[in-house]
Amino acid sequence: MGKISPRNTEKKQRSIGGLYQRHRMWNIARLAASNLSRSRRFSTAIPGPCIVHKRGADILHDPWFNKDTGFPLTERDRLGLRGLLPPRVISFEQQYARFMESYRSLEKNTRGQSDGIVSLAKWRILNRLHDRNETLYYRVLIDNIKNFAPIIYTPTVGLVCQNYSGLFRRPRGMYFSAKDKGEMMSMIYNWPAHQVDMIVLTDGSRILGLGDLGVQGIGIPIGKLDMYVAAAGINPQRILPVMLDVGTNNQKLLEDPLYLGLRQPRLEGEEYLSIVDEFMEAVFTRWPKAIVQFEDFQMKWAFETLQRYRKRFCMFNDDIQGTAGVALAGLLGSVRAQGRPLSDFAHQKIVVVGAGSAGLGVLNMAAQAVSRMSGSGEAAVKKQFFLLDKDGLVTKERKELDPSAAPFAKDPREIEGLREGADLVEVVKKVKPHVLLGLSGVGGVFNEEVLKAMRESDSSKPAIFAMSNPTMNAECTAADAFRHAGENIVFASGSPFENVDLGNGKVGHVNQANNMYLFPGIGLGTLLSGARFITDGMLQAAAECLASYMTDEDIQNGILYPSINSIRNITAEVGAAVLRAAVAEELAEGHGDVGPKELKNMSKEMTVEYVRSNMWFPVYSPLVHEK
Ligand SMILES: NC(=O)C1=CN([C@@H]2O[C@H](COP(=O)(O)OP(=O)(O)OC[C@H]3O[C@@H](n4cnc5c(N)ncnc54)[C@H](O)[C@@H]3O)[C@@H](O)[C@H]2O)C=CC1
Ligand SMILES: CC(=O)C(=O)O
Ligand SMILES: [Mg+2]
Repeated sequence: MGKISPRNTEKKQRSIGGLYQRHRMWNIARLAASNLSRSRRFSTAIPGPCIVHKRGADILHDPWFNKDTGFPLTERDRLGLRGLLPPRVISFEQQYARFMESYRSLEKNTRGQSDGIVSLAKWRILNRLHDRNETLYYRVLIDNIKNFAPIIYTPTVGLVCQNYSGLFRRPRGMYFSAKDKGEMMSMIYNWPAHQVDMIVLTDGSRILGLGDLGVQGIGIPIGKLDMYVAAAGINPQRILPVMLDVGTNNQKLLEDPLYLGLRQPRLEGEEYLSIVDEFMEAVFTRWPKAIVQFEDFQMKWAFETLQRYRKRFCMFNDDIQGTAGVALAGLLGSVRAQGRPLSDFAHQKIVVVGAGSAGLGVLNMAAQAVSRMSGSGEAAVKKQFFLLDKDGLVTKERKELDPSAAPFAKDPREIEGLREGADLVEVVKKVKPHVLLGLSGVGGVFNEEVLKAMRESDSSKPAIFAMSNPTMNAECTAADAFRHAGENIVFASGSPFENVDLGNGKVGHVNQANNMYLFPGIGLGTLLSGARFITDGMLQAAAECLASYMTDEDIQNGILYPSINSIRNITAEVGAAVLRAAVAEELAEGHGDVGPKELKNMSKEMTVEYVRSNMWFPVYSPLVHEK
């Protein structure tokens, strides 16, 4: 871990107003088509200049521009920095090595301490770098993504949110509260960047499986956007994490004197919606081409806001739509793992535990896929799906059946031997499902008895997906899954687990079924397409792209998803698939100087290269001061 990637003086520079040198990027895409080798294309490029409107100490205190001791002497003169730094100039590579050395020392010094303490210490050292020097921060993140994703993303981000008010040192992103009603249209102009491409928004009401964390949920948009920079190369000057603080129903937080959010119960009904409406209007007034990702909203608002905005604004709900695509890709992979043709998906019995935004999102997308494959109407294909929530099996006899779950509620006449509210063990024993998929947020709900019952599955390779986050909330651990359900399962979890040593020279492969494999590509592909909406077709293209990414050999070894180390590659492919779907649906209006006609004329390979060439990569650019 920790060797700086050989990726040279890259192609993309940062500056205030946008600065993706679009003509150049487009040329790069064309060069790609003419088979110029990757190394030749990039190795001789000199970073272009970056315009900065500040001077002196203001630059040192701005993490977008700060290079710490890395400012060359000529730049120190130009920018009024001479004397504000120790005289020796330290190269980017040396700074990188120094940071990694401190990180390794921290690992050594915290050995033996509890996981929580170690993870928070790691988060703090990364966060301090993030606050000081974003170029170096994103470079270490990109180069060490496998090690650092569990710190800046799930599971540690959950712990960070739980402790946010205590950990708070500096603000990051924007905070809109119920007290800002009527002010948002002007507040949005307080954000210092001229252009914003990607916004991740939460109201903190369902943070991972940790429940209502109020304003402390801001850690989630920050972590998601870090993944956008790392995986999709969205320029960090063009991202915006947002907290919509409409109060909290978490009594512990309301009573905590250090709690930093509004100390009032959550707004409900029209009052709530009027706040979200005002925010959306404000964002799209200032940045009409931005994309808003809704994240970790409690179910009722997740579905309601998706319906309300998806045809008005460029937005999507990651928990409903991103998760569904990732799960579907994994489910199709598990069909291939059994050596069956994909069309067999129409006959797989799937038990989904958790009837929330994520579980229902997965079922809806799976039903669409089966319907496409079998040519039957969606209603006819739902027979193979079994849905459970906290009260057990969901049937049409359920009192106060949620309308979003209703299409998947079983008719008691169709499920002989099972009853309304049947518990999970009963259901698994009776149904013998091919797939057991958890999105319940409840740790350990796939207990020994449930996992042992999966040994009787009708599948030759039963799939167990414990997708809830963070780690403590996973429906089971990887080790328990292989121990109790047998060695021939395929296993995936939402948060990372180590592969399992099966004790006979074999290894049980652990997949990470997390929406991180899709949302960066959905965002980047949509951005470059210039589409005003994100359609089901674009999301389906993203899922299909992920599903077809793995080779048969990988799949036979139980590997359903790519390694996180190749997240930029998979994101380029997914982004291209989304962009091409937007073109096919005639929604693509183009981005920058690349118009709809040029997008339409790109081959699949050119589109992938075009997407890749639009990924920002962290290098120090010469700073040029402009008043
Ligand atoms: N791996 C991934 O990419 C993703 C994972 N998730 C995880 O999924 C979980 C759920 O998220 P949402 O659906 O948005 O939450 P939600 O709160 O909308 O739904 C939770 C559902 O689980 C059910 N449930 C609660 N206790 C249960 C029990 N003992 N047995 C069966 N069902 C039970 C509830 O009745 C509810 O239907 C969270 O832990 C979240 O972190 C969510 C999105 C993406
Ligand atoms: C991964 C994710 O989006 C969640 O757990 O909510
Ligand atoms: Mg989420």
